[in-house]
Amino acid sequence: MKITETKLKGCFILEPKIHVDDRGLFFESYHKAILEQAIGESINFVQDNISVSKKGVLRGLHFQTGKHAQSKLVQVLKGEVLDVVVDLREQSSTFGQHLILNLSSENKISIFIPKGMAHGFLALTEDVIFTYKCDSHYHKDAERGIKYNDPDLNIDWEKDDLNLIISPKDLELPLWKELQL
Ligand SMILES: Cc1cn([C@H]2C[C@H](O)[C@@H](COP(=O)(O)OP(=O)(O)O[C@H]3O[C@@H](C)C(=O)[C@@H](O)[C@H]3O)O2)c(=O)[nH]c1=O
Repeated sequence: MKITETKLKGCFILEPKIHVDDRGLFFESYHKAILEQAIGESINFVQDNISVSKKGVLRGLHFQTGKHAQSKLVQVLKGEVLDVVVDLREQSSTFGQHLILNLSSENKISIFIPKGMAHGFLALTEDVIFTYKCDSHYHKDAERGIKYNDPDLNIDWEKDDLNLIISPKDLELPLWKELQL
């Protein structure tokens, strides 16, 4: 597995080694020791989530605050998404910057997203199966978010030929400058 830090401090891309044979293929989708070695800290994932999304579904930008903050390891099992990570850590050298990556069942890339970053994705194909690990449980009261089209973040979702499907909750998320942690 190759693990490389992205332009966002503490956020890593994981590229697994794919073993192909006559039966199909095999790869390690998560390896605790290798991940911990790369990120330089221990991680204790406690919850695995799966979502299924129609083409055009946009989820995000989400994070949890305080003691419920979550590091996440995200990947796509079926289809393709545009994945977006925003660094909201004020002390970070990459504060306010965002990363956009295509994740798909083809490229099999995962992203490690540390605590303090917001995350979202746009489904580019039908019936996307998205899975992610979290190191802190879901806690409704700690849920926060920023509107996907925040003018200060200015994220290019490359959505021009898509009809976006967004939850009422996500449509009501505040702008970054209105955010209350
Ligand atoms: C996230 C989550 C949701 N739920 C419930 C709450 C709600 O009734 C239903 C759907 O929740 P949401 O609309 O928040 O699901 P969704 O919009 O898919 O939320 C997710 O978005 C991506 C981008 C992330 O990064 C995740 O951390 C998470 O915030 O599932 C849980 O039971 N456990 C969980 O961990």
